[in-house]
Amino acid sequence: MPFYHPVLLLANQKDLEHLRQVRVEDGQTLALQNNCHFAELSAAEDLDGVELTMTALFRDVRTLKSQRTAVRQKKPSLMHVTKLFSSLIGRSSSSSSFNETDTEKPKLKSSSTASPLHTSDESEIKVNTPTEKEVKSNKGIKKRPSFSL
Ligand SMILES: Nc1nc2c(ncn2[C@@H]2O[C@H](COP(=O)(O)OP(=O)(O)OP(=O)(O)O)[C@@H](O)[C@H]2O)c(=O)[nH]1
Repeated sequence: MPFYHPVLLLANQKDLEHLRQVRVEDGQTLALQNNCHFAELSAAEDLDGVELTMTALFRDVRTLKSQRTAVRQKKPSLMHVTKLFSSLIGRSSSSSSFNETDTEKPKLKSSSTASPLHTSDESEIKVNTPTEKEVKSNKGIKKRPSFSL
């Protein structure tokens, strides 16, 4: 998945309006074309503006970073849940419709350190496993949670 990196097109010396060579609209258009933020400020006369603009950019970076971390953490758990559901309905995990690449595969712990959910020992899985009859009649299976990648 290509990641978006926040970029700021920042024009300085806004106080020197009489010497302006680039129109505001041209700066905005350029920023739009390059999918980046745009701001004009005066480092000489508006220190608060500099701080606000930089803070907004850093906030954007931090938000994107936490979103990426969330995506990375979500993939392994999605795999675990998929395996769990596959074992509940008696399908082998190899029949999963997820397109796994090597880089997307979660790093499973060794069996000695694995948490209960990661083991193949069903007695340790803390879920209500439906009986075969319930599976056939579709009872006892809770609504499948929805995921967004
Ligand atoms: N009026 C005005 N002058 C500014 C502003 N920002 C910087 N300057 C002046 O512009 C000149 C260039 O500033 P620099 O910070 O050296 O700019 P620079 O692009 O980093 O220049 P180099 O270090 O030579 O690459 C200096 O004389 C600054 O005082 C501003 O917002 N308004």
